[in-house]
Amino acid sequence: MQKLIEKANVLMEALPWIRRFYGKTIVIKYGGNAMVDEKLKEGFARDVILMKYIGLNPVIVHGGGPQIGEVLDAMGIETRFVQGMRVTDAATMGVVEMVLGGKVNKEIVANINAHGGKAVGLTGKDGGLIRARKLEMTKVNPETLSPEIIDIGMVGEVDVIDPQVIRALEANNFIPVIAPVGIGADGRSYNINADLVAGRIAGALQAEKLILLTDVEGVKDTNGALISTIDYREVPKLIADGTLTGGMIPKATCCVDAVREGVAKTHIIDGRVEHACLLEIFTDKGIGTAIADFGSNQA
Ligand SMILES: Nc1ncnc2c1ncn2[C@@H]1O[C@H](COP(=O)(O)OP(=O)(O)O)[C@@H](O)[C@H]1O
Ligand SMILES: CC(=O)N[C@@H](CCC(=O)OP(=O)(O)O)C(=O)O
Repeated sequence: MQKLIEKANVLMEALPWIRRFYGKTIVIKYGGNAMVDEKLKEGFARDVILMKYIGLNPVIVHGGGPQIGEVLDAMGIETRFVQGMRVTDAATMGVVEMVLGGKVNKEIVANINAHGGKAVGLTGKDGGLIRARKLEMTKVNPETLSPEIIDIGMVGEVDVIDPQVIRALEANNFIPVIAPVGIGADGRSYNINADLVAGRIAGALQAEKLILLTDVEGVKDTNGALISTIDYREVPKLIADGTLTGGMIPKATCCVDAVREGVAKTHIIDGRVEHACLLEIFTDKGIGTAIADFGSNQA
C-alpha cells in the first residue's frame, strides 16, 4: 500500500508543473546518445507523447552529426570541422540533407508515431520555416593578427524563423520534428548547427522552455561539479575564464540568446538518463543546468 501511495505522490508532484506549463511550448534539441540507444529512444518518444497528452506543445529539433559522419565515411567523402561547424561543400550538403531531412528525421517521426503520437517531419524549407544566410566565419591570422574570413561552404546561420507552419501543426495536435537545414534567399540549402536552430525556434515561438539534450550531466565547474543554475549574464564570464570550452560554448551561448529573445528558462540536461525530459519538466528539483534570468546578484 505504501508503495502505491508513493506512486500517487510522484504524480501529485507533477501537478503544479502541469498546471504551469499547460498550453505552453517546449522546444527540445534531441541528439547524442538519446537518439541512438534503443531504450533511450523509446523513453524519449514516450516522454514527448505524454507531454502532448497533458496539454504541453513539444517541438523537436534534432541533430545527427555522427549519422552524417558515418554516411560521408561510407561514401569516402572527407569531412572536417572548423570552430565546431562542418565544412560543407556541395557533395557534403547533399549528404547532410539526405541524412538529416531523410533518414534521421523520419526515424524520429516513426518512433513517436509507433508509440501513439502524431509527429510530422519538416526541414527548414517546409513552409518557409528557416530562412538562412551563409555563415561568415572569421579567424585571426597569426602573422598579421587581423581577422580573416574563411570559407566553410554551405554552412548557414538562421536569418529569420517563420513559425506559422509550427503553429498550424500545434493547432491540430501534431508534434513538429525539425531537421536543421535552412533555405537561403538564393534558393540554396544551408547546413545549420542544430543547437543554434533550436535556440532561434524557441525564441520565435516565445517558448516556455528550451531543453538541450547532451551526453554530459550539464554544465560543470572547473572541479567537475555540476552547476545547477546559471544567470544568463554570467555565461560570458564562464567562457572567458575557461570554465566552458568546446561544444559547451555554442550550447550555452544559444541558451543566452534564447533568454534574451524571451524564452523563460533554458536547460542543458543529460540525455543518457532515461526520461530526462520528464524529470526536468515535472519534478521540483529538475536535472542538469538551468540558464535563465535568475537576477543579476546571483553568483
Ligand atoms: N564546463 C563544461 N561542462 C560540461 N561539459 C563541457 C564543459 N566545457 C566543455 N564541455 C564539453 O562540451 C561537450 C558537450 O558539447 P558537444 O559535444 O558539442 O555536445 P552534443 O554532441 O551533445 O551537441 C561535453 O561533452 C564536454 O566535453
Ligand atoms: C554546420 C554543422 O556543423 N551542422 C551540423 C548539423 C547537425 C548537428 O548539429 O548535429 P549534432 O547536434 O548531432 O552535432 C553537422 O553537419 O553535423
